[in-house]
Amino acid sequence: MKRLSDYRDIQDIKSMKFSELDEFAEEIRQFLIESISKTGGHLASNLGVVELTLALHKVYNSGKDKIVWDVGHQAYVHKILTGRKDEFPTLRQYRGLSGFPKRKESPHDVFDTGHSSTSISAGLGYAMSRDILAENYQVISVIGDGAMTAGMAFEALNHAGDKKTDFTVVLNDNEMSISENVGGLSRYLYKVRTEKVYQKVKEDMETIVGNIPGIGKMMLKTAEKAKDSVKYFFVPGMFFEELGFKYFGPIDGHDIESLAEVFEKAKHVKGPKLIHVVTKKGKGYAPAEQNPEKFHGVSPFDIETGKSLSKSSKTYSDVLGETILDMGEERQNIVAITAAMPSGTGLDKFKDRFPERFFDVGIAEQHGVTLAAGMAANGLKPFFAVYSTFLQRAYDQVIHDVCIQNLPVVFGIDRAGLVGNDGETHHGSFDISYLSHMPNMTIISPKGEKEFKSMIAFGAEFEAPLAIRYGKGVCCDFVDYGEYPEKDIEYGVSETIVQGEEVAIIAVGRMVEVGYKVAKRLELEGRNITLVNARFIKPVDLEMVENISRTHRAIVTIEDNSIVGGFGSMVNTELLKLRYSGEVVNLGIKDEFIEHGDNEDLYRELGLDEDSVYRLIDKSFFKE
Ligand SMILES: Cc1ncc(C[n+]2csc(CCOP(=O)(O)OP(=O)(O)O)c2C)c(N)n1
Ligand SMILES: CC(=O)[C@@H](O)[C@H](O)COP(=O)(O)O
Ligand SMILES: [Mg+2]
Repeated sequence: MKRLSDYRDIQDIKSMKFSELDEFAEEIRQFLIESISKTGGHLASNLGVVELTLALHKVYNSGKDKIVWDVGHQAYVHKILTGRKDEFPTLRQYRGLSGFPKRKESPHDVFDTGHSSTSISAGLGYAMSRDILAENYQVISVIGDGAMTAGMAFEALNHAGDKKTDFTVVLNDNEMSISENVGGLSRYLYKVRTEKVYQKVKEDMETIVGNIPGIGKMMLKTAEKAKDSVKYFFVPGMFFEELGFKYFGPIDGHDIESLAEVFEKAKHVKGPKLIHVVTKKGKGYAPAEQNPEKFHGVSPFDIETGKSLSKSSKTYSDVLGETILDMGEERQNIVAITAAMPSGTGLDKFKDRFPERFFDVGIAEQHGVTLAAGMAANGLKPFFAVYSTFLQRAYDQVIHDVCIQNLPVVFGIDRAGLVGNDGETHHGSFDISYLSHMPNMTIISPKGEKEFKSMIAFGAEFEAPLAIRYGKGVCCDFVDYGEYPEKDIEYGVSETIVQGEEVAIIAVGRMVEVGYKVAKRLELEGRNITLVNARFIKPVDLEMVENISRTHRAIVTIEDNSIVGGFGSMVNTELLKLRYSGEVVNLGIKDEFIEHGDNEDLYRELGLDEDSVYRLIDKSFFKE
């Protein structure tokens, strides 16, 4: 038996016996638990796919064959097996190993991911191009039951089933998305898994009917017909077969030998194949098996107890959840929508209190937006809480279904700005850019808890599309203004926090805190500075911009959005119209994809931390 410490490469897996692989799986599991308990990361999904990943590498030749992971949060075992085990102490850290597949990290990572439900399209792309180029290899897309709820996965299944290209989809069914999986497909998969029960019901029906004295025989004929129709509906995988796939399963996803046998068999069947594998999320670590949602993505934790080692503080998502819950009590027309992120967005409390007014649509951001639009058109007040990065999926629906009809949907744009360890696929760097050019859309952003609550209340009354953007993590309790008490939210009006007359900082959302600290530091040095909290990103407060342009010799905008098409460029447009002749600096996320790491490091690298902003303003505008 090979120890994980002696493991060299995937050839070792090919030479191991199945009994050895079973023991090897346990070693990998221990390694995952120990390593992720220190770095944090996506634990439960990876514990669930240890045997599946070993079986894939036993049968297929990664390097030549293409294994395409969906979302990619479950590719840690694949990374361990393909030469990256020693880098796990750096997982998801700045300049360290990514938490998702990256082509630039290894030739075994054939497609970059992070967002869900792309694997069937990408895999089919590989398979069809292989055929065109007359190449010869297997393509295997591994997709979870949660990821399978997205429209994109269905679009790809529909196409693949029609093309008849040689291609394998492995459906990893653990009955979980991040939370419990939802929807008709999820119910269908449940039926398929429990198919034996239905078989038994059919047999029982036959016996019971046959034994009814007098009419038993007559009814048996009718029952035969009924039995056939029952059989038709419950043939496992019929849905996939009808789409054009050869269905295999359901297979115990923790039995390496059975998995390998089916993969081997499937290799010799031509055309599209779907292998339905049943696994347990969190397998082998009791706290994760008991609470797979909590262990989907974790910060460092104590292995013994499963308890997180991080201090828990109130987040922006918590504030959204609490505030909507309170408003839901008073207003019957408020409904809350999430696309598979009930706990991440803080809507889980609303779900428990008002299940009839809460909708988890699955990983279906596009549908979520248009569902909200339909509800708004009929008089309800939908709050769709969605991560900035995932709303990118529904760009057209926001324009076509919400903005053109000027419908009063409130978007809670969570995880706006950098999100840290998930990296480039997940940073919320673009929402101001992609929402601000939509006519009828208003965009606001709070600097802290009190203002956030006022903005949510403002949203409940607002009669047009509204996006409230806020960041990941601890909600700033920005209360200490001294002589500048916080005013109520008024449409299109900013908030001046520090009034000066030489250099003005206009900051957006959580960057107001940075601006405030910088302004206070400069004030202490006798510098004359103004700090404005934009509050309204769109529309820009024109009166404020005009006043500042008349009285200040320099203007600095700060935002945690891409510098391209962001708040700064909207201010610039106004300053151009005003023929402003002072100096203007726009600070924001540079026009690049930002890698993973701690947010503190990333913001420092981008020059968006307090020290960098202070140095820049001091050096550019005050040092003679
Ligand atoms: C477009 C998009 N929306 C939401 C997410 C957040 N997300 C990441 S993993 C996940 C659940 C995936 O469930 P499944 O595919 O079954 O994998 P499992 O975690 O069960 O292994 C969700 C909702 C995402 N990555 N991409
Ligand atoms: C893989 C994925 O998309 C999610 O699991 C994401 O990592 C969650 O992010 P938060 O931890 O910010 O909720
Ligand atoms: Mg799942």
